[in-house]
Amino acid sequence: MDNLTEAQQLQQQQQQSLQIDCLNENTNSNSDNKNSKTQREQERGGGGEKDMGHIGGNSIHRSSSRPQLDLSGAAIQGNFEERDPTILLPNQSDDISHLALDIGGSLIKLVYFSRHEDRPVNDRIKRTIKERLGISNGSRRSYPILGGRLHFVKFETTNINECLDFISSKQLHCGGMDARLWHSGVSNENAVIKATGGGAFKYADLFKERLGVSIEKEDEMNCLVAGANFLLKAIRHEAFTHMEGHKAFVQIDHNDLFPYLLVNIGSGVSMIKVDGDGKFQRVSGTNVGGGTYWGLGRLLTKCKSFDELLELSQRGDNRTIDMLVGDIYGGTDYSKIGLSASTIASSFGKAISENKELEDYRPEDISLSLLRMISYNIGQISYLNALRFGLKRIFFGGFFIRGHAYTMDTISFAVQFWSKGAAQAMFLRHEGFLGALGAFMSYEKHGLDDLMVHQLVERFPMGAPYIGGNVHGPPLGDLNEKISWMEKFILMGTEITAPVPMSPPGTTGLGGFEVPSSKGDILRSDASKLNVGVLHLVPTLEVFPLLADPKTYEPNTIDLSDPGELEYWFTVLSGHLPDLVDKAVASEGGTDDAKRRGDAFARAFSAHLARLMEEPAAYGKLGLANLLELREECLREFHFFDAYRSIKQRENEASLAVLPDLLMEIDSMDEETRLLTLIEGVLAANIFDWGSRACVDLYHEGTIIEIYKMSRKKMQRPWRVDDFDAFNERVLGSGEKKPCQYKRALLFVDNSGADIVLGMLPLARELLRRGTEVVLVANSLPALNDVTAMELPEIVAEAAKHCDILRRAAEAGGLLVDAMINIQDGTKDSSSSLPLMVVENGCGSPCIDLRQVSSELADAAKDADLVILEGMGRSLHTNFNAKFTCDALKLAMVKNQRLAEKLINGNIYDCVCRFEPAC
Ligand SMILES: Nc1ncnc2c1ncn2[C@@H]1O[C@H](COP(=O)(O)OP(=O)(O)O)[C@@H](O)[C@H]1O
Ligand SMILES: CC(C)(COP(=O)(O)O)[C@@H](O)C(=O)NCCC(=O)O
Ligand SMILES: [Mn+2]
Repeated sequence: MDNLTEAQQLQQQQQQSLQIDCLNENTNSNSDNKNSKTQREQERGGGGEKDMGHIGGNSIHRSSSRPQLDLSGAAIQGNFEERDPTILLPNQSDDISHLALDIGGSLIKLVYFSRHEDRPVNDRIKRTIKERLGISNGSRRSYPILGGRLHFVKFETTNINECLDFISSKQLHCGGMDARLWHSGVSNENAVIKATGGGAFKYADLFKERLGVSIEKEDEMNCLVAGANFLLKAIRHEAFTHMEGHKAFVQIDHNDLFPYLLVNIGSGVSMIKVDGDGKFQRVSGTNVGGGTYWGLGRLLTKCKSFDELLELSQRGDNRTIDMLVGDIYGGTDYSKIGLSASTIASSFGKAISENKELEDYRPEDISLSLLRMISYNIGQISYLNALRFGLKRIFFGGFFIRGHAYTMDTISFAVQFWSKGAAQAMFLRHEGFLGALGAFMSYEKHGLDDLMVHQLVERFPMGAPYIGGNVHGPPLGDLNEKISWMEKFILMGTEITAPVPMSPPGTTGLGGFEVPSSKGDILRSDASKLNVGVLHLVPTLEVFPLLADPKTYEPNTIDLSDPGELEYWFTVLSGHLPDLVDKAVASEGGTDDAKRRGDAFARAFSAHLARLMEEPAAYGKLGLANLLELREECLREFHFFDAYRSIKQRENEASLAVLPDLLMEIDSMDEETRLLTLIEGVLAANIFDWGSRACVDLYHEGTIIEIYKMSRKKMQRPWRVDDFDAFNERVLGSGEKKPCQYKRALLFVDNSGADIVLGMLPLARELLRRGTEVVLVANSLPALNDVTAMELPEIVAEAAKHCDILRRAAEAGGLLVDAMINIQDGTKDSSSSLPLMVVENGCGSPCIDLRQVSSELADAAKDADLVILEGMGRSLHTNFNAKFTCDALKLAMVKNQRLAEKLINGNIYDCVCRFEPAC
């Protein structure tokens, strides 16, 4: 590091020239016309500006949810004179989407699937890496399921025309048929839609008339069971308990799911004993259900909507209308049989003894009395049926529940009370969509029932309030509509952005018979009800094979169900927002369009944060990793595909310029000093993190190289967590102990710039030199300033210009283009060098959930005996407690004071070097 002054000069020159480049970019972007810009965005598909010969970038799909048609080779079939001739699409190989419906007495539930097109990958690089990893084409997995997304929408049955318009506007009815029969005029003689519920019979003709499609009817009970079984097996945080205002997710063991009682509370109620897939019996039901509450409630209160009725109940006091035990017993308990004075003896019972008319009762009180009457009754009958068949678990579905805390508490109380705690009530996040999902599963060809939990990723795009709730206005077709929608919400006021508290903990109070003590006087409207997201089906995702115990693995170190933690991280992420928006807008040339998208992004992300503050479990179990990923997803939703692009480029160049000096310095050291210097270098360079407030403030105080130098200087051992000696002994041996010759190391890399170039690459080089194959594992999609798998080959190629070890390894790993041509020609023998490879990890977040990684990474892991996780996101926020079946090294600088205090009892900028030998 002696030549730093020279290097600094070089860096300054580079920064100057970069500034000029940026100016040019701005000018160009400004002069772009809007259409060509949009087209460019689509072509770019979320990646960097130029294709750097990436090997991946495909496990996460970025296309919009619109069905993609392959129109190449399209030809008119038959008579050209016809008004709507059939168009043949010979290259449209698969169905483009599916749609299934559950048309109930009250609501129409719609589940539809949209395929995302598979973008072509750089096959050549991918093939070489696969050869290197020993994956022959013969042993390639076959994925029976198509990648795509499942969307959930509901409409009121009385508004069936809105539903038909929705289907028609999205062309959903065209997907379920053979695409060869697709008509230009969208008339679908042979198209069939699967549907269940009574409306499948009642409205079949209307569907034929309006959409030209036939309804194929599926048995309702069959569908409910298929939907529930699918959800309980495939979705990680589907089921939860809800007691006294407290929601807790339940981890269902797939091998111990059956038997259970399924209670579907729709207009009426069905109780089904489920013994297995397709094995069930409808054992009971009751006609006192959701329709009763809504119907009677409407008559008695004159409410205009179900939500209004439910909202009223939150301000009600049922004691004015219900006859309580105390009313009969002169204010005392009937303790002999265990009834307290506040127990409801007779719902609506007071109405008989008083000389009052309907108008004399508050609608609020009527609504609450009715809600409690019906919920207790259902809870009680459910328990009796569970008892009849010896069932311990009862799952409640149907839209009567509507995610309403008080309803769930009441049902739970009834089950708990009557079973004396022996049976448990559980609820489902996709409560009302069981039947529709089941109908969807009945399409034979998509093989959805084979899906495993790790192949599903649930996302909550801002389309979700509209997708998960009632449809207000026309469908949000494109980005522009989505942005206007965000803008409208702000104009309309607080509906989505402001947290509206639902019933707080302790809703049912003592014994579940008290008045709900809800603070919030408005029920969150369906339009902002985001707890059903879009399910992304990604068949290529796998569980990381080196996890010691995937069943108990929990990626998050920080659990945000702790209100203190949630508030802290909420404040941190809100604080980052203005700066992030600036970066994002600048990355898109600072155009007016980018500014508008930036605003919409900020609103959308703030709305998510507000929603989660209000109800942390709304999107399933919430950890810090989910919040950080949500931010990245939200950026992508508003078409910011790489907000830190220019920062990354600038830092890569500056770091590459000083790499030769660093390598020279390292090479002059003896083995032991070298290893320590390299680990120190990784920790020091991890300071380049644009996701940390403290670090970003630091960057105002010096150039990258100055900060890097300062950071290295401050490296004082022992680090706060310091297992270096153990690692050193493992690698170099000591006394009796022989050095360990690792066969293959997986290096989970973090940031661009100094972090990768001056930290991780030199470490990789040392491992190669010591006879270890190295696989650099990087993000599939950009997140903050993290380096991506797509960007790495070019960085490695640049570094390889200065280093023979890296060059030969990169050639052997197929990372250098000329070398690949040689390998393919068979003219070059690269077997003399161990390969340096790059694989994508399957994610686009600063953290990593090792239950869902790319199939390439899973393949690469099979022969690996060392895992190195680098950075705060990958080794502290997530995986700090993860155990592996091979040796693991976790390296990070802690760039947040609170985390340092909590996790390692230390301070900001302390370092973690945790070595965990194979377990
Ligand atoms: N927006 C809504 N409009 C009407 N009913 C609703 C609404 N949200 C929840 N509900 C409740 O959900 C019940 C319908 O539940 P659902 O599972 O869809 O059954 P069904 O298939 O019989 O329509 C209604 O009777 C009512 O109690
Ligand atoms: C987003 C990050 C996890 C990235 O850290 P990295 O993995 O790059 O070390 C980290 O910067 C972070 O937790 N930031 C938020 C906390 C803060 O600003 O202090
Ligand atoms: Mn990072």
